[in-house]
Amino acid sequence: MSTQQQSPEQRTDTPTREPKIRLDKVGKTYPGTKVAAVEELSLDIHEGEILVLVGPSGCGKSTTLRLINRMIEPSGGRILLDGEDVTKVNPDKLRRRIGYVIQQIGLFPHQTIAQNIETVPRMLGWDKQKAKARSEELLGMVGLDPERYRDSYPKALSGGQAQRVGVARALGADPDIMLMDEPFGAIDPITRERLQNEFLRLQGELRKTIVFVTHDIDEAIKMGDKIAILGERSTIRQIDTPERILAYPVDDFVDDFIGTGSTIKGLNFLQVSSLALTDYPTLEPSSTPDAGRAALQDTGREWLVQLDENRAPVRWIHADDLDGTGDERGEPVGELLHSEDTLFHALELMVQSASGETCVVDGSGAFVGVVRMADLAKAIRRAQYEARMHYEQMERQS
Ligand SMILES: Nc1ncnc2c1ncn2[C@@H]1O[C@H](COP(=O)(O)OP(=O)(O)OP(=O)(O)O)[C@@H](O)[C@H]1O
Repeated sequence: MSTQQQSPEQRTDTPTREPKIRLDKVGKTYPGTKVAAVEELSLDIHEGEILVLVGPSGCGKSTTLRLINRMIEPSGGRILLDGEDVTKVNPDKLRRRIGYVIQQIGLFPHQTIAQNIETVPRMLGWDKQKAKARSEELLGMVGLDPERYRDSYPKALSGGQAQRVGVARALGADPDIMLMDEPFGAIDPITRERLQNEFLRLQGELRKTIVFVTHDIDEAIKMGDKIAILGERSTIRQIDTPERILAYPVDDFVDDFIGTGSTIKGLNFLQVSSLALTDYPTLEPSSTPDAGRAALQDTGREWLVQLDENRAPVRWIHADDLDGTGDERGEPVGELLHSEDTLFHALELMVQSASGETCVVDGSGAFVGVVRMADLAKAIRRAQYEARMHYEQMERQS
């Protein structure tokens, strides 16, 4: 199934409010080349959302991003910000409204960290005091102690710290739009994950409208409210929430791009609270093995959960071990699940558990049920069914 003939609104279920950014048949053919780098791309990005552009190398992601702030002039089409056509406005003025972060962030080497961050505010005519106060605030926001770093020079920073300064600099004049081109691409995996998490936390407060380029599908899944999977010449192969793309890749291109394990990655978007937990046999502290056997018979299961006096689960007991005592009887239940945990976390615990299942507890730590592999399979099938229905409905409407 192809979504390419549909308008951006039809491609997603975003309500029809005015987009923050609209690309309307925007194209770019570089001088001296015959093939377009970006061909008639139409795309809406709504206020406060992170849209991730992801696709194979050379498909036109960076070109698309730079068309938005007109670092690259489009060969055709229109770009609208808040409904206003900015295709003809002064590009310098436009760029001051839009923060821009790139991989090798290009801090000015002969300026201090504070001066780097104050660049755009000063260009906008902020007075010294106000710009300084802003750079202090931003250093704190991105997790760098102003006392220690404000007067340092970029060469004194680690890659991760420099990238934080890059984000702070892009936020300098508090732009409502941020363009980020592989911002965490050149960083080691551990620092990268930390920066991603910090950035998502910051975005939780700031709610900027962000277009984020990566070639890494896992980064796209983590960072995106929506993901646009691009093919050659920036043609949209699928644009949707990460969970729906994982549940229902629309064609082989998308399926290949998201790669193996997509079903399991989809478990990150489902919570334990979405499952209907079934009855599970338990053994109270005072129960006899006979009571345990009866409970097992009632439910047709092999394992039961031993509870303590507070009804907290403590051990898995197998039917064959009911007569044992202490450590001879069963195995510790291990880490417990809460309703807000993801099914991905449930799966991780399940594969480590003696019974292959995981106990769920309420806020007070009391047993409420067990998640089984069949529950995960059912949840996945339901997500896939709902995503398929969504696309079938869009197809009917178009
Ligand atoms: N200045 C330029 N002049 C001519 N062609 C260019 C120029 N910049 C990019 N291209 C071409 O445009 C196409 C898209 O390039 P772009 O850098 O936008 O892709 P990308 O998806 O961001 O790639 P990557 O993931 O490798 O960074 C490529 O074929 C590239 O060779």
